[in-house]
Amino acid sequence: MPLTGDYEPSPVGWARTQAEKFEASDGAEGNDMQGRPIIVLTSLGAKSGKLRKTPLMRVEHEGEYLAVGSLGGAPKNPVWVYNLRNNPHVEVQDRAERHDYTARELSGAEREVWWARAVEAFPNYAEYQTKTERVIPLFLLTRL
Ligand SMILES: C[C@H](OP(=O)(O)OC[C@@H](O)[C@@H](O)[C@@H](O)Cn1c2nc(=O)[nH]c(=O)c-2cc2ccc(O)cc21)C(=O)N[C@@H](CCC(=O)N[C@@H](CCC(=O)O)C(=O)O)C(=O)O
Repeated sequence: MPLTGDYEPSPVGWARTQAEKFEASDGAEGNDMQGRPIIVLTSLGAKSGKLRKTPLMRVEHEGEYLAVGSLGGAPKNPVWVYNLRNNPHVEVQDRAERHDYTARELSGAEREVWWARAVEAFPNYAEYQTKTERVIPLFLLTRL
């Protein structure tokens, strides 16, 4: 059952443009960051109830995806992290495929396995973690 609500574009222009281009072209355009593939995550605003669309690096393994709250190593989590903590029902678009997933925040050994997959998919993540005291939140997205 897809998420319903009014779409609220991101105030960050480049991310908004990439999400909208990716969605409008069924993933044919705007589908990479530094040559690495992206996905677009749709989440429900924890306060606004609006639909938020967030491009993220594509970290996928056997049909599951990882949402990495890196925000370039900024001191604070990206806001979408709080959306997922509030409502784990999300949508993921990967190229032309769009499905419903449930998000589960990872910890411990499971988190370490997925962190290694994330760094393999996008090596910048390792550098981002060295730039911040916060532990970058990881959410495993499993198909509903
Ligand atoms: C700018 C802010 O966005 P954010 O949710 O903090 O997310 C910041 C970034 O993570 C986001 O721009 C990502 O798309 C950036 N980004 C990546 N960000 C990452 O964290 N990880 C990635 O792997 C990543 C890859 C990536 C690839 C391409 C690209 O174009 C961008 C990429 C935003 O949208 N703020 C809104 C509010 C958003 C929101 O969800 N509000 C909630 C409130 C939630 C609450 O406060 O509880 C609501 O609507 O209720 C606003 O200020 O009005």
